[in-house]
Amino acid sequence: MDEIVEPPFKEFCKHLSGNCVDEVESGTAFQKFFAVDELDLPLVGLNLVNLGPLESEECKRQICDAASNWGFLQLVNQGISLDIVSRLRSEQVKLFRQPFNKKANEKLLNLPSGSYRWEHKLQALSCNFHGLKPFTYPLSTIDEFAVKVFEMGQQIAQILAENLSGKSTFCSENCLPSSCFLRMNRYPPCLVSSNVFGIVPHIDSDFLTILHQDEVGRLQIIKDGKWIGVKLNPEALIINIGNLFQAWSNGIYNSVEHLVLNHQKVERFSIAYFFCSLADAVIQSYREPSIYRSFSFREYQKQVQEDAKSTGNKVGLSRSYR
Ligand SMILES: O=C(O)CCC(=O)C(=O)O
Ligand SMILES: [Fe+2]
Repeated sequence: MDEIVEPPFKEFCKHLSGNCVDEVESGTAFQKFFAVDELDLPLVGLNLVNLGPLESEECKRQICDAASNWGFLQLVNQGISLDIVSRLRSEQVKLFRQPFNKKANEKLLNLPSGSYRWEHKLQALSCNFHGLKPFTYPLSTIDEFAVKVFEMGQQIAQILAENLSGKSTFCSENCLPSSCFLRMNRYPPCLVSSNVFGIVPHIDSDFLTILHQDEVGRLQIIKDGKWIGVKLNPEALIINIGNLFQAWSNGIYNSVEHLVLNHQKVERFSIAYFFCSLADAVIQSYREPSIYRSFSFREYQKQVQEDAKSTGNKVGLSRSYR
């Protein structure tokens, strides 16, 4: 890869070729992460909710079943045109492909040293959940996309919440455009191996994540205790349940571990929208007795960061929240 474009990644690759890759290629430590099977996520057409009552009920049932049994689903006909997604994607590609030094010198990269994470927050947040200072870069399609994706997140959250508790105002009162954020990812090719994590196994800490991945794919999730590859559907948006919804639903909806493997030859792009509650919203199971103790999203984020520092992983809800 062009040295000018990727200096921090190049450093990281050096380390990989000396250490982890040997282990990866020896097929032992990491073997379990490399899925052999590819499956389609449950596919739902969201337009069905606007048809007759039977279609609408069936559509909602499919969404709720997928949230319980998979923690993941894919939505088509969701009211976000492929045109908006592809316009945002081309802006993303253009922005990320600028030479590294230009991005760094123009202070587009607002990063702790050694980090290659470059995050775009839509709104100035009162709380910086990821310990990185948010910065904004004006992409003309972002607001258009964000308005639509937020509405869709709210609609899905409503369907999932009402399935459990009847009318619920929790998400409409506590998940606002200003508490959500968008992250655009670029996974550069990793020349040394195709068995390298682009993003390590993790569980999202939000209510819902709405993801669009490009045609490179390589997203994997845990299904029935096994890693499986997610079959590509470029027309679909992928939805997954985060820890907050798992806690709110008292474990009925599942937040599921997932990862991305880098490609050895081609770069990969994705756009992820994190549908979150306000930092001080108290996440409490919709019913008693609850499996998890109640907590604020702020408190939870702090715990996630501490766990990540001390264990190298996001420990999720399992340890101190029961
Ligand atoms: O890039 C992807 O496809 C997945 C990203 C992801 O899982 C995340 O940002 O939490
Ligand atoms: Fe994720």
